[in-house]
Amino acid sequence: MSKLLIVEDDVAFCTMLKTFLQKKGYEVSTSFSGSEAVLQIQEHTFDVVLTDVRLPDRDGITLLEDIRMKNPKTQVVIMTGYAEINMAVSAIKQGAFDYVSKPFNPDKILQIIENALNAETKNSEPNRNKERKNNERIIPSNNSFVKGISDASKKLNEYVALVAPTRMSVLVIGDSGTGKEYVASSIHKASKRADKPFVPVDCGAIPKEIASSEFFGHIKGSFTGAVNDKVGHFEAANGGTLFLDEIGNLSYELQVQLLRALQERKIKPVGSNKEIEVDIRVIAATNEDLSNAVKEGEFREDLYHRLNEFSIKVPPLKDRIEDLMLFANYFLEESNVELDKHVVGFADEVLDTFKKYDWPGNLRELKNIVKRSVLLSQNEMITMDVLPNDIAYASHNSKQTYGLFKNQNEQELILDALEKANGNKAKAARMLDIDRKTLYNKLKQYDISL
Ligand SMILES: Nc1ncnc2c1ncn2[C@@H]1O[C@H](COP(=O)(O)OP(=O)(O)OP(=O)(O)O)[C@@H](O)[C@H]1O
Repeated sequence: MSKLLIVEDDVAFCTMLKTFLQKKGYEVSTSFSGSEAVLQIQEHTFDVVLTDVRLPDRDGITLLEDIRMKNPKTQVVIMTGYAEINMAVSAIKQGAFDYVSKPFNPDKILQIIENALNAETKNSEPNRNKERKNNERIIPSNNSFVKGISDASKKLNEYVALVAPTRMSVLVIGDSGTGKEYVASSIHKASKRADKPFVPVDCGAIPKEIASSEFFGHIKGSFTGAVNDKVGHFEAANGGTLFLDEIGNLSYELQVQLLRALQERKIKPVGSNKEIEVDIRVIAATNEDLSNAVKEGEFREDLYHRLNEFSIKVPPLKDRIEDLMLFANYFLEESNVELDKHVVGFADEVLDTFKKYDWPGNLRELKNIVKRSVLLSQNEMITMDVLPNDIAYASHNSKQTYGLFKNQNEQELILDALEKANGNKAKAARMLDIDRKTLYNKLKQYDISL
C-alpha cells in the first residue's frame, strides 16, 4: 500500500483530504507543521508527500530540501493558494514533482498522486529525475504547451481534447496573440492525422493575384513567372491539417474556390486540367467577428458554416490572469535556453506590474517582454528597471485593480469582488489575489456576512 504524508496547517482541510485518500486505499499520515513533518520523515519512508507551500513554521520549499536529502525517491507535491503559484514553480525547479492549486477537485489530486507514484518507480536516480522534470514541466516539448489552471484554460483544453479526434472543421476565435495557432496545432497533434503535415497559411499575407496558385498550386508556364511546377497548400497538407489563419482576409473570389475545394475534396492546380483528390481537415482562425462579416455580406455564409462545425474561443490573457505566472515562467525558461542566460525568476514588483497590466498583445506580448527582459537582465531576477517604460507606466496608472491590499478601501474591494463573484468566496479570493483563509479573516474583521 502506498504511503502518503499530508503536511497542512488547515486542520479541517487536512483531515478531509486524509479521509478521502484513505478511502481510495492509501496509507495516510498527517502533520500540521513543518517541524512535525520533519520528525515523521525521519521515522518513516513515504512514497509521496503533499505539502502546503506555506506552513506556520517554515515554507514547503525548505521542507522539500529536507525530504529530498532524507529520501530522494519520495515525490513531493506542493499545494498552493492562487497567489503562491510563483513559489510552486520554484519548487518544481528544485525537484518537486508537481503542484496543485487549492481548491482542487478530488480527481485532480488522485491523478497527480498516481503520476507521482509511477514516476517514483521509473526514476530512482534523483538528479536525473530532477533534470527530466525540469525540462518536461518548465519547458514543455514542442508537442505540449502550457495548459493553464484558470477556468477559462480548463474549458479551452477540454474543447481541444473533445474535438481533436473528430473530422470536424474548427473555427478558432480570439484576439491577436492569444495562441490561436497553438490551439490549432494542439488539435492536430491530438488527432489521428498527427503524423501527417500541419500546414499553416496566413490568409492575410497572400497577395490576391497569386492566391489561387498558393492554395492550389500551378504548373510550369501557366502564367508569367510560373517557371516551375508548384505544389499548393492544399496538396502539401494532404492527409493532414490545413490551418487558415486570418480567414476573414480572404477575397470573395477565393472564398468561392475554397468552398468548392472543401466540398468536392478535389483541387485543380492553376493551368492544369487534372484534378487532384485531397483529404484535409481545415482549422481556421479569426480575430474578428466573422458572423458579423457574414451579415454584412463580406464573408460567404456557406463557407462560414463549413468552417464553423465547431468553434473554440481562446480567451485574452487578461481573462486568464491565474495562468499569467505559468506563462511568464515558461517564457523565461524558453528565453534562458535561447539566449543562453540563467535568469531565475521575477521580482515581486514585476509580478505585481504584470498582474495589473492589460496585455493587449496577449501571450505574444508577454513572450516578447519576458525575452527582452531576460536579455537585458544583469541579475538573477528580472527587476523593474529592465521592463519597458510603457508597461511600468501603464500599470501605475491602471484603473482600480484587485489584489495587493495596498488600498485604503480594502473593505469596498472585498464587497465588490464578492458581488462580481456572485458570493462565491473561492472565486472572490482569486480575484483579490489572496488565499481563502485570508479572505475569511478579512470577512470577520469587517463583519461582512453573506
Ligand atoms: N499554450 C501555450 N503555451 C506556450 N506558448 C504559447 C501558448 N499559446 C501561445 N503561445 C506562444 O504565444 C505566441 C502567440 O501565439 P500564436 O501565434 O498561436 O497566437 P495567435 O492567436 O495565432 O496570434 P495571431 O492572431 O497574431 O495570429 C507564440 O509565440 C506562441 O509560441
